[in-house]
Amino acid sequence: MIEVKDLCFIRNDGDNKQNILNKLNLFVPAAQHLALLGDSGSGKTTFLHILAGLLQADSGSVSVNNQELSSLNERELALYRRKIGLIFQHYQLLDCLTVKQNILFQYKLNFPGQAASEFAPLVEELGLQNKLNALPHQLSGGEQQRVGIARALLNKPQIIFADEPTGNLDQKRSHQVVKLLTELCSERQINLVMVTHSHQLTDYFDQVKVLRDGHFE
Ligand SMILES: Nc1ncnc2c1ncn2[C@@H]1O[C@H](COP(=O)(O)OP(=O)(O)OP(=O)(O)O)[C@@H](O)[C@H]1O
Repeated sequence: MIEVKDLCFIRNDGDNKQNILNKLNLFVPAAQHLALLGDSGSGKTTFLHILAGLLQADSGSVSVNNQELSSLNERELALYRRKIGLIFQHYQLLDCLTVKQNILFQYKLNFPGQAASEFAPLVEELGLQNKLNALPHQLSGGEQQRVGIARALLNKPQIIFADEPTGNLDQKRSHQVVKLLTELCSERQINLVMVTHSHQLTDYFDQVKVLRDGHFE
């Protein structure tokens, strides 16, 4: 569950002050999926980074699963970030590691010594079982993004933030990836917030918000 109240975020760029987010309000019930649209530069990534605890708001409140982010100290923020999954436009896979190693890398850090029981079913659902020994550069864009999704989901996140995960994919692959991502999140009751430029992908989501001039239209 995500609740945002009167959120403001200002960028101080030398002499220029830019109100990126201006009294933003939002409510996403538990397990629901939100698509976030808006023109380039409207503040979508900034907003996602605030929700993910990577940037701090200037005022207002952001509560995720009843945790007020501004009240968390550095250690609590680090624990919070462990419970979220991040999916990126450029996949952010480690090119020197195989697909299998990429998927398991963060899990091994978060759950040392624990068997990844979800690994095999997840890999199968994402159709990656024949690619486990490949290196990322040997995969198509869609396959690389499915590795990014497997990596995020394996960590049993409570919430997933995806920043234009289909930005590098064609229309057909974009639909396949978003359909898979929303289905997998639904099965696991995971909140999903996805930034996209594509209105055609919003059918897969419970809520659609468009960011303009610092607030939602
Ligand atoms: N590190 C930074 N320093 C200064 N200004 C920044 C920084 N990052 C982003 N901005 C500015 O903040 C505004 C919002 O950027 P943001 O990346 O959140 O937009 P966006 O909606 O995600 O854009 P896009 O769709 O192009 O990715 C833009 O005007 C951008 O130039």
